Amino acid sequence: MGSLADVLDGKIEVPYEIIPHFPRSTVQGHAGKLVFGYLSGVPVVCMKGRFHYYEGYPLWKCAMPVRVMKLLGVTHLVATNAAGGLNPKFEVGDIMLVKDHINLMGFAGNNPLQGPNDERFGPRFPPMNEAYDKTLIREAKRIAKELGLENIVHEGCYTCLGGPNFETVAELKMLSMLGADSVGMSTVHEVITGRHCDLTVMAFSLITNKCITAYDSNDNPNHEEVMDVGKMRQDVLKLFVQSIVKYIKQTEDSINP
Ligand SMILES: O=P(O)(O)O[C@@H]1C[C@H](O)[C@@H](CO)O1
Ligand code: HPA
Repeated sequence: MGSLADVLDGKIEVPYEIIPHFPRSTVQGHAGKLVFGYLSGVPVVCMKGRFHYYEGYPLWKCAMPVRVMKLLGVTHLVATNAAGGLNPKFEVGDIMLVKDHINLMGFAGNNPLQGPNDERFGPRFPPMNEAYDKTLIREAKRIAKELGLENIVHEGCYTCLGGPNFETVAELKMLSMLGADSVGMSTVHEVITGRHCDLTVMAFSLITNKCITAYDSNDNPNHEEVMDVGKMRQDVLKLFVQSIVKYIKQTEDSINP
């Protein structure tokens, strides 16, 4: 049992508090450590706890760990999130491979790349139409099939709101019309920052609850349910990520033997 970070070989845990200028995790269930180690022989770094706009950090600071990873030599970013399922076909516990996102906070002029551009990381105006690596999406679907997960793995568009409140019915109806399939409060700022510095990116949502789009529903989304579903699916997610990381390593080795 345990999260992916807990099962790394040769694990070294670095609490966020001892990393200069690093933000601190404030969310229940987010431990606040960078964990270095090997996953099936592949060197990786995991974040045990991520940063969200609703914690009070500006978006650039929320995404700062991605730049730290780039400087450490990381080449691929696999971002995972808990999200509400807006697509009615999605069930709680399903996985949605992110094929695109809607940067709603960006629409309002809030972007992690705002301010002077640091050319050492990337260009002023990075493209975002191919943010999510198509080969990784294709291979993740193949892996899902191999693992017998094809019925629970879908593809769709993620959108991130600032939070911390969950959405109103009217907001969800609007997001559905805009083409969003899952709704959360993270990932987009990390993906934008990762693509800016040329990381290869894939992301997926664990659907932890169904978005409530009917006024006559008596259900309420809540963080406890989000964490419970995360724990319930922990083993499947670990296996899925492990297989994806193995695939990435094999292709990298075949390109640079
Ligand atoms: O995976 P993330 O951190 O996006 O998790 C979602 C958004 C909020 O942090 C939390 C709400 O329950 O879950
Ligand atoms: N909305 C926003 N963020 C979320 C949700 C949701 O329904 N579930 C988990 N994170």
